[in-house]
Amino acid sequence: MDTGSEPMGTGGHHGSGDPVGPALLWLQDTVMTVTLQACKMVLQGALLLCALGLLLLTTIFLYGSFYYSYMPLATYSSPVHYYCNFPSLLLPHCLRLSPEEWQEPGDDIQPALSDLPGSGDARVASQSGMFMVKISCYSRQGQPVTYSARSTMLRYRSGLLQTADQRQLVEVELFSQYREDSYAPSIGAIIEIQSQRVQIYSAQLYIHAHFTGIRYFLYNFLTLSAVMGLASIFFFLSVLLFFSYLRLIWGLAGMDESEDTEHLQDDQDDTTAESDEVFSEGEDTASKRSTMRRCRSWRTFLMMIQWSVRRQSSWVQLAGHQGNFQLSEGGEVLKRFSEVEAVCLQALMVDPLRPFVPQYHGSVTRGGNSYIRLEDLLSGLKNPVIMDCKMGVRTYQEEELTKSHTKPTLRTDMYQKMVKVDPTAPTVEEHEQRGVTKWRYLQWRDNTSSTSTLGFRIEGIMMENGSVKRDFKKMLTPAQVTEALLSFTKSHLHILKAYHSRLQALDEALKESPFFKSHEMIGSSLLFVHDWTSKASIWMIDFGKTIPSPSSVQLRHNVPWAEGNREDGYLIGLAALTSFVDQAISQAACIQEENHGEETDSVTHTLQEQEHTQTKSQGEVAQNEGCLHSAESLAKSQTLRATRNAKRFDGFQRALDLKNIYTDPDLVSQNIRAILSRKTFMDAVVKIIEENIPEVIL
Ligand SMILES: O=P(O)(O)O[C@H]1[C@H](O)[C@@H](OP(=O)(O)O)[C@H](OP(=O)(O)O)[C@@H](OP(=O)(O)O)[C@H]1O
Ligand SMILES: Nc1ncnc2c1ncn2[C@@H]1O[C@H](COP(=O)(O)OP(=O)(O)O)[C@@H](O)[C@H]1O
Repeated sequence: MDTGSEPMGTGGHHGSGDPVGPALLWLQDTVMTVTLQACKMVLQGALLLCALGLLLLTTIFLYGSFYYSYMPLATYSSPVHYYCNFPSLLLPHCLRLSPEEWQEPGDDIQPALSDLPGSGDARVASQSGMFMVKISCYSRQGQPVTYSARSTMLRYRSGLLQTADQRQLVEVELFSQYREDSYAPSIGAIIEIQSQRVQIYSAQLYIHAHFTGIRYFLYNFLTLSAVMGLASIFFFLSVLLFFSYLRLIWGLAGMDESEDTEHLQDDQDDTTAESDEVFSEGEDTASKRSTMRRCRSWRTFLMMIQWSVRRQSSWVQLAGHQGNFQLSEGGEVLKRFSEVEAVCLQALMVDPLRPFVPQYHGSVTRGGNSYIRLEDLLSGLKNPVIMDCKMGVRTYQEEELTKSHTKPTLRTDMYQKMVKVDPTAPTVEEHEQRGVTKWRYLQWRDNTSSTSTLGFRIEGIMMENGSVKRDFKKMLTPAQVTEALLSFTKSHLHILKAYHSRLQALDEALKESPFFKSHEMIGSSLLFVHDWTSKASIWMIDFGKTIPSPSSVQLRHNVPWAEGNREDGYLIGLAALTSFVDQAISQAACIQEENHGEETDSVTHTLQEQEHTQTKSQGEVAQNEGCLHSAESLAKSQTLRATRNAKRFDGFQRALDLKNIYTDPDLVSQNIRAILSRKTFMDAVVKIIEENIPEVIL
């Protein structure tokens, strides 16, 4: 689509024709943008690091908990309490172990008994010979579960080693492999030393686990399994977090299976060709559908990521009914369907106004609601700056007025909105009813804003940092509008100029437009859009209350409205807006010129300046003079008002207090910014004081 927009920054030559000013402004912008970006990135980086750190800690905690709950002790030892079965000297030793300690289900264990037979001399050792050690495991009910008996013997020690320690440690493996029956687990065991000669000082029972499966892996490859375990938990949590994030930012709830199907149906036209190519003749419709759905899911997923990135960077609904919009794929927005608007958009697609209207792609149904598909005017812009201006001298249709007379419906919500802005606005009767008709509210809105007088009003502005300002409800005066335009464009001449020529082009297109001639444009807006790297453009949006005018009425759009004439005053608003942009251009040029002048003052000599002035072309000189005049007269009138402010003149001391004059609440409320550091303002102050308050000696 031909955007018809004006490229910004026309070679860096602006009002003054000197490239230094714009270059400095550009540099200032770039530095500011880069700083903002850097801050944003640092903040995002810090947040990301925090999230990653938290994720890592959670991962470690989860893995640790899993490891310590899933992995039993590899070796367990328990003291053996024994007693002598006199006179046979059989020494059965009893020990009690809880089933859990005894073993983990499913793993083999290997109980072994270590004895410390305290054979004080070699004679005992040589006489004891081979002896048996028997273990009998019993269940909770005292029933024998299993038993095992193993033979062992003490090593021989020479009688010559009289002074040496005669103790021996004997290790006996009682079970080479023991598998627990989970229905009758062993809870204890009796161990018998079947010998009359062995003397025992103490005994210890060791249970060694033989791990299998995951436990084997976890135990034998500790580092590898830890790395793998941590990585998989981390991945799983990240995916979970990612989907939660996606769901959070554009409510995936709406994108359920039914929507997918609807989407499939909506796009049937586009997909038929695709389907024909992808599927063979023989495949039945059901399988085609399911395969298409699968493909669509993946496409939807990729789209979701794309929208997420796009949405974060730009899209915003500045005005209008909240919840009316949804983002869609391929640089589109979906706006809640309105028959009136759809018909207008359809007609506008073949009208000379087409380059000023977002592309209309028909309608679509999502989650049971119908939407019109519109080109996303913010698509592709980086940190866009946007302004919504509602056009026309009235925002209500004549039918609304008729309705308020014939069958008035009171609106509490509108009464509340009214009271919020101005508690004195409703009449006594309206206060009593706690309601106003829609016409009354809309008319009040038009009268309290610049709509009735200037033919347009600013609804909202979003700056490049995402901050949104919507409190223009009481903006009435031309000075306020110009101030808003300057702040919206940050006094950038190239942007203001681009807007100016776009407005002029729109004016031309409106003159040619059959649609415009035959339609009453109520509540329609101009959306101003620019960013610092791309283009500045203006778009016509919102045709929800744009209706064909009766054939008997020939609309002119530039005359005031009177009941029955159907005039909307669209061109009044457009002309006013164009002239305010023009004024803003002049002021921005002056500011730029002054800034440039101040810089020059501080760096170069007056002679150099004169020389520089002489080399300027006639036209530039004339423009600068005009600029100085307008700035001077502006400064003069503003400071005159400021200095006449009695509270600043001290008659006794014969002095004028100009301290904090820039932030003086009286002046600020009148939209006067007396910047005394500016040469023109200071000159004006001196002149005004000389002329008007001669008693003040500076
Ligand atoms: O801007 P505020 O003061 O909030 O008032 C709004 C706007 O005038 C809306 O017009 P637009 O859509 O042109 O922005 C209008 O919608 P209509 O289009 O229905 O007239 C709303 O009426 P309700 O929707 O009835 O509340 C009204 O409450
Ligand atoms: N095509 C579009 N592209 C981008 N943003 C849009 C588009 N249409 C509308 N908007 C945004 O939505 C806001 C409200 O649009 P509008 O059509 O006036 O809605 P409503 O009919 O609810 O008043 C606009 O101020 C603008 O921020």
